[in-house]
Amino acid sequence: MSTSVTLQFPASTANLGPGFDSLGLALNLYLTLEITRSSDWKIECRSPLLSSLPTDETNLIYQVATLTAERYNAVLPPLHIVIDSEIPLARGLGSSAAAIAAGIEVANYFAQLELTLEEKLLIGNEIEGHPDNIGACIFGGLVAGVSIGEVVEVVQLPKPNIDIVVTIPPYEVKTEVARKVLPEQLTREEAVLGSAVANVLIAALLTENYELAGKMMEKDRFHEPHRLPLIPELTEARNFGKEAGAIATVISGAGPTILTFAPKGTGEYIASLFQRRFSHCTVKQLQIHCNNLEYNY
Ligand SMILES: Nc1ncnc2c1ncn2[C@@H]1O[C@H](COP(=O)(O)OP(=O)(O)OP(=O)(O)O)[C@@H](O)[C@H]1O
Ligand SMILES: N[C@@H](CCO)C(=O)O
Repeated sequence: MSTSVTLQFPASTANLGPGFDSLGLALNLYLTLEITRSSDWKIECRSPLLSSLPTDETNLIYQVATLTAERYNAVLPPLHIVIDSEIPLARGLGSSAAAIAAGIEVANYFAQLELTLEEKLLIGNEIEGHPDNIGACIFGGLVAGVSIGEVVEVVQLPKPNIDIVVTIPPYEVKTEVARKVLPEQLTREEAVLGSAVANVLIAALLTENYELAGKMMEKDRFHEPHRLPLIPELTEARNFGKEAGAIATVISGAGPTILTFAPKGTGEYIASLFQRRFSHCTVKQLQIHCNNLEYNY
């Protein structure tokens, strides 16, 4: 084990429309940590995207790292951590899941825990509360996950052969706030429809029927209809995407980022159209991040 290490953690999008708290897809924006053993704890944030983050013991990465070490009765030495990130905070691109995965990995490395991917997932799911973003961040690619009591299952699905465009509004939507607008209960009819739509979405992705997948992506019943008022750009972006030839346009995670699936080879063109139309937003074409967090130290 070296006294310093650089670790990276991917962004992720969750839900894909349907698949609330269950589907996640890892993306190629990264949280990067440069970590060195030190005489005292010191946390620094390098990216302007992180300017609002605390650098004391309330920092999420620090909290998760100490909690993970404590869980295994291990000692975490004082560290100097420099945090850099391309993942904007509270935008629905899994910044908190990346930070949680980072905290777990810091403990894994410096307290020599030798955690498996499944053990990292269990801890991450406990903290995040659902396995979609954290599952994608730890396993990479497209995942379907479920958390039942103490058990968490995550299955990695084949990488969809599509292009991905994200439209990131300039405002934050905290996940906590976006979950409060969701109804406590759904009628049986709504729940059955929501589950059926998610099942057909997965089947369509597995059979590479992206036209059908796109139809299902825009038919969620569990969260999208309730979160529409939080994201004023969404309805227009969905119609605009359709006219531009996109497969589907949905909320990324808890929002406000808008996720567009585009036919392979058209992402750059569709991103340029979205950037022109939604000029107050940051539009990026992203790739699927496929590696898992299995480090060989
Ligand atoms: N690199 C980081 N270091 C420390 N804390 C972080 C980091 N990134 C995110 N956080 C914490 O997570 C919060 C954002 O979490 P939130 O769940 O609201 O949004 P998100 O994870 O970006 O979006 P979503 O869960 O919808 O994908 C930040 O306000 C901050 O408290
Ligand atoms: N599935 C979560 C993702 C954000 O953490 C939600 O939509 O609230």
